[in-house]
Amino acid sequence: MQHIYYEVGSLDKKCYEKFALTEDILMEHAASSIARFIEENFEKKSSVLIVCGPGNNGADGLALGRLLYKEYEVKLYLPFGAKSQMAKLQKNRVELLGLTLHEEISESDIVVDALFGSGLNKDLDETSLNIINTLNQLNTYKIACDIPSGINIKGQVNQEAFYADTTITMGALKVALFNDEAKDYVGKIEVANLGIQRSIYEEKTNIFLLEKEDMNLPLRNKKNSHKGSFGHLNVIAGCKKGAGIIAAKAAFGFGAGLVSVVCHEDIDLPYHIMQTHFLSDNCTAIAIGMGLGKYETEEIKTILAKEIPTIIDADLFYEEIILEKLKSDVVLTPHPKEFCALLKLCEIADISVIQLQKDRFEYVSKFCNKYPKVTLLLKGANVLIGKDKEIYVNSFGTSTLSKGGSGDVLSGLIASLLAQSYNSLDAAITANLAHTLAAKNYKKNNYSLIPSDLVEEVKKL
Ligand SMILES: NC(=O)C1=CN([C@@H]2O[C@H](COP(=O)(O)OP(=O)(O)OC[C@H]3O[C@@H](n4cnc5c(N)ncnc54)[C@H](OP(=O)(O)O)[C@@H]3O)[C@@H](O)[C@H]2O)[C@@H](O)CC1
Ligand SMILES: Nc1ncnc2c1ncn2[C@@H]1O[C@H](COP(=O)(O)OP(=O)(O)O)[C@@H](O)[C@H]1O
Ligand SMILES: [K+]
Repeated sequence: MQHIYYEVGSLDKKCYEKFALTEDILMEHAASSIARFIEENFEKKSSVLIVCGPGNNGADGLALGRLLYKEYEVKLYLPFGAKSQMAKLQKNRVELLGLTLHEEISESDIVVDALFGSGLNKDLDETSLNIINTLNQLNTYKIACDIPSGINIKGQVNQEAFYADTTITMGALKVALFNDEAKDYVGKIEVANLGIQRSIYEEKTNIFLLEKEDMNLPLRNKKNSHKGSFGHLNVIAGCKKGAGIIAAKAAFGFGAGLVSVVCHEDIDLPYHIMQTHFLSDNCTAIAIGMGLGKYETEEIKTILAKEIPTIIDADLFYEEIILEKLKSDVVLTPHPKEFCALLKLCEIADISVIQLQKDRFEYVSKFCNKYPKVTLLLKGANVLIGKDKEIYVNSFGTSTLSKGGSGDVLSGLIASLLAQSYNSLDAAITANLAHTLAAKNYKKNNYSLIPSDLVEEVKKL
């Protein structure tokens, strides 16, 4: 897991005060990291256009130009001149070197966007917007310095932003890079150390970026076992039975020893999945909500009142009967629209999906502060898993998953782990990593995935 921060100002301050580093040293390391990336990936003499803004983001760009000068064909473009003290200092240094400034944007092998970084504090004016649009149209490799220009510190893209192939971010990972709106712009993310190893200046945080190593698959280590050793999941199927069946199949493929679909009508199920009309006596986990539609309220109340590990999905986020359950340890897996309904139901906020997507981290925090026992998994391009004060970010997901039924697979995977005695948070983290990494491993065209393909990939992880 890597650390993510809302802001890195306090980390910079620590470098200055505790380790006697200076702004100049920090900036030199920031620029050197980008220079190293270019040297490792591009041939000498390639042309590098560096677009520098008026503040310290631009100053990073100017320092980069100095470092690459003579080895590469450096073209510095400063549309707003140099305003911050560091920008003026770096500009003076490049001028002393004899590097002349360019007056316009021109085709180059590499473009570095050092226009605005963490200091973007207002809407882009027409000139900046034109620059960003022009850069986006260039058919070159694009590197963003710190954060693609146009993305603000919350990760919102209110007009347009630079489309980076790689973002080299300064000091530490920031929340802004992981908001869904930023995902199309940031490209591959790398972190530049600020003069000492990151682990020395990084402080405690409550936001974490999940890595592949955080996935703890339900691999079987004991030889002396039987099907009952791996739990019995009950999936409640409502009017759209397919959703429950998809979840049940995913759960079975992910290791649950027994899986039953609870349904009043007789339904066609694969031979290895059982059907019951009521909860099984030896049930070790419940999955409810997916495709539920209208269901007998009293019956749902009875199911939710059971002290059995439970995952709630889909239709139930619109129903008041779940409110009581939120006081207990339960997993919730809403997509943005369902989460907006839930926020309203819980009297936390009455917002649109657009408003939610602008501030995903904030609303997850608000919900988890009110319901600290709940594990909340907010779906999206980057999934956020919140529990009490902590948020875990999974950025492995891709648009391959944008299909009806993908969420039902995820519910099934989580439910499977709950049935196999994982705690709620571990189940949500491992199942979500498995879900996204399976989709990543899928080799056919990215428009073609169906739920059973996803389950097949999960089996191969
Ligand atoms: N902290 C550190 O130790 C380190 C920091 N580092 C680097 O510093 C960067 C932060 O620098 P920063 O604070 O100077 O802000 P920055 O992003 O350059 O923007 C401010 C300038 O842009 C202007 N401006 C803003 N919005 C605008 C708009 N919409 N349209 C037009 N103009 C707009 C704004 O104008 P003003 O508000 O003054 O009118 C001001 O002139 C950070 O991202 C990283 O790259 C690294 O070197 C490592 C060490
Ligand atoms: N563009 C995307 N990038 C990453 N993950 C995605 C993307 N689109 C969808 N997903 C994931 O696919 C799943 C979709 O779930 P959901 O919308 O509930 O589908 P359904 O209810 O039809 O099964 C979620 O886990 C979501 O995070
Ligand atoms: K930038």
